[in-house]
Amino acid sequence: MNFKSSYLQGVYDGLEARNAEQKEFLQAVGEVLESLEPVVAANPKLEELGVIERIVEPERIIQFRVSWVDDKGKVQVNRGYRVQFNSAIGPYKGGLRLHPSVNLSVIKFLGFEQIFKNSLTTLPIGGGKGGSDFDPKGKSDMEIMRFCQAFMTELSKHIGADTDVPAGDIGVGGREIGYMYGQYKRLRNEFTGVLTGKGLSYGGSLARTEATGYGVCYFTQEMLKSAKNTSFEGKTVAVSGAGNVAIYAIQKAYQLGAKPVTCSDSTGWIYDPEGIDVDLLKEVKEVKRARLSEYAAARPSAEYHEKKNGEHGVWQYKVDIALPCATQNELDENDAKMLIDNGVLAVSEGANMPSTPEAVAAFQKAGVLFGPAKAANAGGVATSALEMSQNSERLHWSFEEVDSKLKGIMEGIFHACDDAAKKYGMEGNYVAGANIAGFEKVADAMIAQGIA
Ligand SMILES: NC(=O)C1=CN([C@@H]2O[C@H](COP(=O)(O)OP(=O)(O)OC[C@H]3O[C@@H](n4cnc5c(N)ncnc54)[C@H](OP(=O)(O)O)[C@@H]3O)[C@@H](O)[C@H]2O)C=CC1
Ligand SMILES: N=C(CCC(=O)O)C(=O)O
Repeated sequence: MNFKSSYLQGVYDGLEARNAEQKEFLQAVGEVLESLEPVVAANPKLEELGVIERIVEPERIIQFRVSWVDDKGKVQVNRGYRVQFNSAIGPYKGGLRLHPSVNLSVIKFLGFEQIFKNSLTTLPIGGGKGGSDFDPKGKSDMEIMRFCQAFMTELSKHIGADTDVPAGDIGVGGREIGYMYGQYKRLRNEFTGVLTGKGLSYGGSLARTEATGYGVCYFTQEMLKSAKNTSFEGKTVAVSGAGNVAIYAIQKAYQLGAKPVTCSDSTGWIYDPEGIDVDLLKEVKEVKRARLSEYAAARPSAEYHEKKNGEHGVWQYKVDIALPCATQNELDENDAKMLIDNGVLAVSEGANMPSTPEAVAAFQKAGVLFGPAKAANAGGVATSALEMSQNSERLHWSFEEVDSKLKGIMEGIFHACDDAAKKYGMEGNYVAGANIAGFEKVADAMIAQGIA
């Protein structure tokens, strides 16, 4: 990475030297620091008070062994993490990811992104993330439970409703949150809002399940309206992923008058020219926890394709809007060029860091509306914060009340990004706008709280 500012160059080079193997983390930091060039130039205090070198270093990293016994009686060992990145504006807040690809670099990139995402929501939540290299695929409910209990036995020593509030992410849904909550309560003998994404019978919030996917669409709708005076109505949409974010992005896209025609999992993808049958997708993915091939078997209009390296997958089709909702770096420069050549109008990131830097540059160069993850997918954590509010006041809001707040937050996030980009002469660059708008509140708090 090359910066105009010698200060930023020094900070980044030092970080790279200390974390050379953490490619995902360095990718996330590089994008943010690139956006902050004009902010650092205009605010010498940031260098004087070492704000940048402090914000790129986690306040705390917890790594721990997770031992559990599988259904065959065999002892299994996994690695657990919680990165408590930044608490300047609130308790650490961020998901838990269970996936074999989890390592410190992935958790640090997710935690770093979470700082600015959470700031953009305007709610009092800091940035954190955790998880484990445990693979939930093919595990029985009882194995999932035993892993979650073992994982929370350690994690419970480090979290709390006013300290650190985990939630779901890849591989962590309502089932896993429930098992973790039960273990936490057993160990700490307290009933609090220490986790979000809880079940409705024990403090969960209506609309949290839908929130991330709905929020991506609310953000995109506001971006389309403000920048192009258009909307989802009548548009064709490509979605990647087939999990929590993807399913509810598809559902909301339909509600806004669009036709989603693709989804994907780690085995393959679906192209359904008649539009994805979202109820069937929920049955296959949420109930049966099966592969997408089962969707195609039950849907004559659908094509199922095994995932092969180098293929464009869901990005090869002529669509107006693309919503990557699977995982990091899933959409590369070649995929971006395919979408651009097919006339894509807008891309919004439901997943965390799903587009490679080269793909982002290609979209921006081609004038495609681009909604970055930390802004577009903030609906999940925003609604988690609304769950925390409900827990604090021991009340339960209606779906409509939560959904209305969510829509307002997402529209507000778009305008914060738009305004910040314009303020620094980068109109239409919502990547820069999101990074700047998210950073400024956290930096103000860090300066006010002294060198800590
Ligand atoms: N849940 C939330 O509240 C939020 C999630 N996000 C982000 O959204 C994305 C999806 O998360 P979520 O929907 O919650 O997770 P889920 O576990 O519910 O779904 C993940 C989906 O992505 C697919 N996937 C995961 N890893 C890969 C991979 N390496 N290659 C191809 N496909 C993959 C999964 O397929 P398979 O089942 O085959 O593994 C599955 O279809 C992640 O980037 C997450 O960080 C962002 C904001 C909030
Ligand atoms: N996985 C999430 C949701 C985190 C949360 O709800 O605390 C994310 O924002 O990436």
